[in-house]
Amino acid sequence: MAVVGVLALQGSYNEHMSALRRIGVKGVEVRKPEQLQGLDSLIIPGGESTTMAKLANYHNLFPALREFVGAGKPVWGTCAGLIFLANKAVGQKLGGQELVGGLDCTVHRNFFGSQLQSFETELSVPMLADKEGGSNTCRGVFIRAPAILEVGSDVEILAECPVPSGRPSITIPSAEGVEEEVYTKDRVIVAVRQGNILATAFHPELTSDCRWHRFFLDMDKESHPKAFSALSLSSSSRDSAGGSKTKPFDLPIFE
Ligand SMILES: NC(=O)CC[C@H](N)C(=O)O
Repeated sequence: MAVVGVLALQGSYNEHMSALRRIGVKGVEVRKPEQLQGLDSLIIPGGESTTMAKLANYHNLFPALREFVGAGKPVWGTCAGLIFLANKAVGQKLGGQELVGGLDCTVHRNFFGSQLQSFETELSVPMLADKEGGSNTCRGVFIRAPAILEVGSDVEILAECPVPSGRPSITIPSAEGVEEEVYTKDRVIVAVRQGNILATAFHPELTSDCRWHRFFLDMDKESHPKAFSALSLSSSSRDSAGGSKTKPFDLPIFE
């Protein structure tokens, strides 16, 4: 059976572990470089990316994480995990932070503002309905969320979100040292895929809709079809995993 790792340094790794359990998959918590060996895919959860980067540095995880991404194994970053995977981040704390990279995009760390500007919204994601069934929308839980300002040509945009009207404008210093608004469009990218990398600015693991997790596992099946032949995602566990039926989403999900 394919083995899915969840980076468990900080943040919402428990919630990803329980989302995996809900669809019949046992996740493996990863805290050390050697624990990446033998994994087929990896989830990097949300949390606080500067703290997570410090912990990853402390455990000397960056080289092994880069190797994992470079090996073409499926990796999914949610929120702070998206920041980790971006090739470039803006809006960072003084001194910046180390990134794993691999995803050809520029991300703004706190695009939507502070913790108080956290919000929930319905996102249109036709790809999710095409691949995993159910409604064309999913619930987007944005907690002090980042967003993607620019993507390279190999990056497929899976979801965009209208920019909330009350969002504080975000500025970064230009080369001349003048603060400049970095984003003026009315929509912003919040979910993308580039080959083996999936990234979402929001938190599917905090909803009962498991379609993002199933989609991620299906990416693994694409790259290791045999490894999944033993994986039993029964139709009943798929149905009870939510998303495809009219059942309302409930929040939050903790186990
Ligand atoms: N919920 C989240 O993961 C928030 C991420 C946060 N904006 C950061 O910089 O790390």
